[in-house]
Amino acid sequence: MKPKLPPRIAVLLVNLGTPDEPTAPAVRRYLKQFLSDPRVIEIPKFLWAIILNLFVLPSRPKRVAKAYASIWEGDSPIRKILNGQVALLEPRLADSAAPFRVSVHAAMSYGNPGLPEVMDNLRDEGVDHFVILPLFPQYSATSGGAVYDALTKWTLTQRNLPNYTIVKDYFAHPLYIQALADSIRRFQAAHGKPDKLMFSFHGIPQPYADKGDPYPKRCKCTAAQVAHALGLRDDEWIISFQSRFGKQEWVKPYTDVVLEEWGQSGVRSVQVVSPAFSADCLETLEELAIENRDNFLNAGGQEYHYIPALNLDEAHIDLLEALSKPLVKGWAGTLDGWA
Ligand SMILES: C=CC1=C(C)c2cc3[nH]c(cc4nc(cc5[nH]c(cc1n2)c(C)c5CCC(=O)O)C(CCC(=O)O)=C4C)c(C)c3C=C
Ligand SMILES: [Fe+2]
Ligand SMILES: [Fe+2]
Repeated sequence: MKPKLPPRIAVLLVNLGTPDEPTAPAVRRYLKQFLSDPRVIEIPKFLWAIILNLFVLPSRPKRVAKAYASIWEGDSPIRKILNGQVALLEPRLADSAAPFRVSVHAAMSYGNPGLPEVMDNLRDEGVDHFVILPLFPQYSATSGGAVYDALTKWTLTQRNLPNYTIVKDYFAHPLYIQALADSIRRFQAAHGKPDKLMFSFHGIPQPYADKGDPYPKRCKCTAAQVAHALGLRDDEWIISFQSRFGKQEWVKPYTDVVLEEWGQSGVRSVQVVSPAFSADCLETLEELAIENRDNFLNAGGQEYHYIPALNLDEAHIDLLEALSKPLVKGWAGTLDGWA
């Protein structure tokens, strides 16, 4: 006997997560979940629980909540943009697997909407085939790896498992490189060319890279390909890493240090693009567009611009479509005998 309705296929766009509100208690809840993930913090569990609960969570949320409040737009930008990406991608996929219905959904590794809850709801609605697309262009165990973990933890709670496939990353996908190069070209058509173009990526601790996390190499590959597409000379661009957390060494060079050195050494104008972020968020709108701008100008720089993330750019949605549609069609192919 066949089920009454055609099976449904769901695509999940997954980003990191964000607090529910720009308040200290909400930021504390979010940071507690995020920073308790052993993929993110590799300090022995017991020791880290003491540091987290005695030193980090009592003070950091107050300061970080203020930073969130300065960029909040009725919701956190990263969640707002993720919802927009979902709304733009869904019509691109809706008819790609007829007679099977395809829907697109937002999910977060930490905070809301949480990945396990989204999976639960879609299973209740009868979805048995998933395409999971983490929006981390350069895989790191600390970002994309955490999405695999969240799924695996969720599967442990289930008896009747669905079909699913995950896109690991897309750091050198031609549509990604082209979307970044075009967005930089468009920005420079409006604002002119700077002395230096900085590709500032979210960092990871250096020991994680030493143990084999491929993220820094993937960042270098993305930046080099975009610089090549733009026809830049080697002295016109640089790659750097931002968003340090804690006292250990992170991958270098550090964005804030380079900007300060540039300001002091006579570099007049800088544009910063941050390709690791598929949506603008605290780390771009506050750390890059405000904090690091001040660093550069206070050190003697004259002109500083942050180039927005790909967000809802049409070329970005083209990329998300190219990454997900073949997999949706693939699942539909396995259902051929259904109709
Ligand atoms: C050891 C700590 C951290 C690692 C490793 C890390 C990796 C990592 N993070 C992102 C993307 C984002 N991170 C964001 C915020 C953020 N990141 C950390 C720490 C680590 N990240 C913290 C503590 C925070 C919260 C803010 C703060 O307290 O300073 C965000 C922004 C979320 C938002 O709400 O806007 C993103 C996005 C990647 C891609 C990555 C590894 C490559
Ligand atoms: Fe982070
Ligand atoms: Fe930051």
